[in-house]
Amino acid sequence: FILPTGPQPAVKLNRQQGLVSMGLNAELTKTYPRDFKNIPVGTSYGKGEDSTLNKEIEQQTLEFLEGQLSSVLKKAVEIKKKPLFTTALIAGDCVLLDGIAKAGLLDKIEIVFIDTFFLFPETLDFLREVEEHYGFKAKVYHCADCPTQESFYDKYGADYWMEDIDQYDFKCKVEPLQRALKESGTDAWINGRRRDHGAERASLPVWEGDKVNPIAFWTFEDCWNYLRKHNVPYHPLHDVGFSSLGDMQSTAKVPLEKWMTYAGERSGRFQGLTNKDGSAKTECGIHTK
Ligand SMILES: Nc1ncnc2c1ncn2[C@@H]1O[C@H](COP(=O)(O)OS(=O)(=O)O)[C@@H](OP(=O)(O)O)[C@H]1O
Repeated sequence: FILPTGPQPAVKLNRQQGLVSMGLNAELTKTYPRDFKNIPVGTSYGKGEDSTLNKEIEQQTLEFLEGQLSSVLKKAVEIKKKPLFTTALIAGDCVLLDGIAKAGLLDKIEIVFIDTFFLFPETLDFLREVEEHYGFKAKVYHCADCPTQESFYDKYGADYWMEDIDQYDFKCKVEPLQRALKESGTDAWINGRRRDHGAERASLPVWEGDKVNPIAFWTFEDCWNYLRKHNVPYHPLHDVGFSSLGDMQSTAKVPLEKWMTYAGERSGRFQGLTNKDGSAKTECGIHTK
């Protein structure tokens, strides 16, 4: 595993000017001047000719995947009645959002975001940032009987998730998402699940009934190669060591050398949480219930 040193060829990123001119939020950029140098690279390119050839292969792979992403998204819009994209704003979701924008489909795919009331504040800032950058407005859902985080804390307590993780997941994630899907009447739930997330997702197809997983076959490294190549805005907390992001209380940083390993991306998620049968939690149920 190699940490990139020096400027990355595909990215001419002028940290301040470059990011602001991308349309990113200038204030957030001052606090989090995102820099792809903080993101690990998983490939051992080798030296000399090997290195050149391996980088060529990597570019070809990415070009193929990009083309496939665009055609899957276009196909979804063509053959489905109500495509809907849920975004948790993590790296794969940034690929999808950029792909949707590049395919000119932002006005044809509804974008949904769930505020669990336990997200990192940076996640909410980042939502506003990408909305401004791409020019869309996400439909935000949250716990049905609490209009604000404050009212949730008053009613259930800030430690509710510790007391009953299943009820917490249901109230704050599963039910709001089910409501979003029901209200929209979607027949094509576009999301960023991938095979290399591991566990339940290892054999994921792209077309899965009323779910569409356009980047199912991408690796985490493919996602970062895409984000680098197109200088795509990504969640500011990736730069400080979080490979994936969910709720504050259950998301931990992941050592850089683990990011690109199989299932490594999500290894910092659901930290310390177990299912009722005692097994380690790998899903909140948003996709499995
Ligand atoms: N906050 C929020 N808002 C909108 N949509 C969300 C949210 N959290 C999860 N998801 C959607 O659920 C997909 C699975 O994510 P996770 O398994 O990581 O969810 S969870 O962490 O278990 O809650 C996830 O897949 P990705 O697209 O890969 O992020 C999303 O489609």
